[in-house]
Amino acid sequence: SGTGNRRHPLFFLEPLRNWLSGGKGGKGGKGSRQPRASGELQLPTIKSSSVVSSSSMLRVAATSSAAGKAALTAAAAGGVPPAEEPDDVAEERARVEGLNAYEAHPIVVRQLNKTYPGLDGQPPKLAVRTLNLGIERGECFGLLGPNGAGKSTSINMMVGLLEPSAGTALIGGYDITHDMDAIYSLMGVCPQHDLLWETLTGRQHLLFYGRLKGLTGPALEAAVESSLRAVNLWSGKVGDKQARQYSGGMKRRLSVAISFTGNPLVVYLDEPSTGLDPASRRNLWDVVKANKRDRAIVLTTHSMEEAEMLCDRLGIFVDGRLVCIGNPKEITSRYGGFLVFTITVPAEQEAAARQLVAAMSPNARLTYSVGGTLKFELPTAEVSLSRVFATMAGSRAAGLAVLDWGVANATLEEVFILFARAIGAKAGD
Ligand SMILES: Nc1ncnc2c1ncn2[C@@H]1O[C@H](COP(=O)(O)OP(=O)(O)OP(=O)(O)O)[C@@H](O)[C@H]1O
Repeated sequence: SGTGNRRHPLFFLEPLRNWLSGGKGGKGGKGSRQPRASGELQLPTIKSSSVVSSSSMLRVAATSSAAGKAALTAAAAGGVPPAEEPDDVAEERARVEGLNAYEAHPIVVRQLNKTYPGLDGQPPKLAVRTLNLGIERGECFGLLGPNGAGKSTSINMMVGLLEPSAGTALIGGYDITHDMDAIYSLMGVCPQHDLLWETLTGRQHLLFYGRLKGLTGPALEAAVESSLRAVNLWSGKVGDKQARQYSGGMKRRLSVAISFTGNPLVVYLDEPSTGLDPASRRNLWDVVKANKRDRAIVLTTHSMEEAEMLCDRLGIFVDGRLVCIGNPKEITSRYGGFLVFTITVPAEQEAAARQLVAAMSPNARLTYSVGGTLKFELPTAEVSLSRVFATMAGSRAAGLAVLDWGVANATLEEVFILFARAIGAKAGD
């Protein structure tokens, strides 16, 4: 590399990038796992490649022929050598391999893969690659990832809307590849887009789904009343109005109530709070928290605030693979090895401000620059908070007219963007 001994501050992401390059036969030829030539990581912008609504309620066949299916399965099983996995992902795989206590782990995902057939001469799309995951009772697991990362495909396999190309998942001990009928009665789903009948009331929806779950008589009435109360659709007899009269927030709350009807062992919540105002979101979060006990919840979200608020553990998905897994605080402290530093100066002093930051932190990375406002990531390995304060105290003497500045620890959102930006370019094939 032409960069000498200097390591890029985000050097820890390089093995992940190589790992992602490895499974797909990219520029280096089929199956190539060659590391990138440069020691400096290029940080590409994230690509949004999802073109398919994750709310699709159609079961999509893996392929139309047995031979095609075998080819897709083989492609999917092309897999990843465990040695190249990130440590936390490898630990989860090892944990899942040894799991047989399905009572305690309602969701056990083993080597799950999904490859979509290529359309119009395009190569097959490896949407989920070798996912291993064990989710405990009482745990809410968050699937995070940029658009097109494979979150909905993973959930759609678990709820029986899609057939896996390889691997399987055990839900309450039942196998998704041949026991879906048993699994349907154990699960509740809140899809990304509300699937409600406009002419039915909230109460009628809950009665309908309660009966599907086997509830009858007083038990059914009691379950419906407690659901309506839990999601604030009880007072003012709102639950007796037709769904077409509901606001977006009320519809979303009804969808979440439906997913918890009948006390299911597992619940899937696909972006539950999308489109809600802040008060409705908080109310919905309270509902989810109050219903966590005794069941496993899988939640997808693009809101880091929601992930931190609700999830006991998170998995960040990029290009069909888990690239990190852990609880939100752990992930932030493990990967957030940088301070976020912002400074605003008159536009003509931008160059001087950059020099000041470079002197304070030679590996600082500029992430934003508009009209005199600059934002940097400063690796904590080379700069402390006290150094930042000392530098800024001397900035006037250095001739800078600083209009504003600030420094903060990295947040989960910044760590997420870091992963998506550094690795996400591989997703855009
Ligand atoms: N039926 C399909 N046929 C071919 N490719 C598909 C199909 N469904 C999804 N894909 C592709 O598989 C990849 C994963 O898509 P998926 O919808 O699972 O991502 P996601 O993480 O849920 O995205 P979003 O956050 O936008 O919902 C994407 O590249 C998508 O374009």
